[in-house]
Amino acid sequence: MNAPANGSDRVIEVRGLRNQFGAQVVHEGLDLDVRRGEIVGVVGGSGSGKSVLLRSIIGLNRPAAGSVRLLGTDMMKAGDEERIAVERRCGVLFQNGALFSSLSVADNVMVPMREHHDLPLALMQRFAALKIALAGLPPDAGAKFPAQLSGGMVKRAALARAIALDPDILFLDEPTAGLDPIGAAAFDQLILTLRESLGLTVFLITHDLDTLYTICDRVAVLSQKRVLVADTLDKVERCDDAWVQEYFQGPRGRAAERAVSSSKRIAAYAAPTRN
Ligand SMILES: Nc1ncnc2c1ncn2[C@@H]1O[C@H](COP(=O)(O)OP(=O)(O)OP(=O)(O)O)[C@@H](O)[C@H]1O
Repeated sequence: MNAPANGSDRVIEVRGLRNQFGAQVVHEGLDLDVRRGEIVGVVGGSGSGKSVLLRSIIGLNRPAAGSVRLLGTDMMKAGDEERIAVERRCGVLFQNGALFSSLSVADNVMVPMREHHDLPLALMQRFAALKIALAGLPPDAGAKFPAQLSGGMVKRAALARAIALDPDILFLDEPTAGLDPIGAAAFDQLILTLRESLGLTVFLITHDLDTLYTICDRVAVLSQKRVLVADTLDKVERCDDAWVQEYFQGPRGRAAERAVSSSKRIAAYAAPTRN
């Protein structure tokens, strides 16, 4: 059961979603709300339908039934113009980055600008440089090609492209997969910083327990073809479901929780006291 959300602050509303491929039903009666400004982590076993859910929300997969409202627009009923206007307000970072290998990082970042706006090249180059800096890459990264980048830099370049049009909602599919723990922690912090500085709402699919404990306001668990629970971590952890218990109470879940609560204690201890 989802925690209730105030109607006006919902930026993603999924109702009664059904997805089916041949005889395989992936989602059945799936509901999910995401509120403006929050970071929602979507978890679930492999093949539970996390990526299909993301693709259904952003319009890359047409569901068999149900509705998706994005930023107040019913995406199944909207005309092309309205749908494209909403899509322009969404940035997506796909699992492997999905950069165009024949384009430099700066040109990759300019792809959405060329697609949706008619801007002079020099202005697009300035915007691209700004997004590349916001994604935490050095200025010389703009001239490089994807094959010349490390895994962490590819993620950051893809993030720079995802925020190219100043989106309201950022969709991330396993952003820290394949990164070393230090790179993953830095990427988590980058997402938090971008949420604060750009006022983003973040929908993120992850298997990374550290990411869940460090940056997510709420966690949605996909199981049995629907969202089993979508709530704060302390409530999700108490959900009486075998998969949830194994995931959060297993050795990796407990280690992630311990690591985050001890770093929060250290931060609180180190924080200057206010008079
Ligand atoms: N286009 C498609 N055609 C047929 N089956 C598909 C298609 N897309 C996804 N599926 C199937 O839907 C199910 C859910 O896939 P999905 O990629 O959403 O899982 P996931 O939860 O993201 O998994 P993982 O954590 O392993 O990435 C899988 O069984 C997958 O094979």
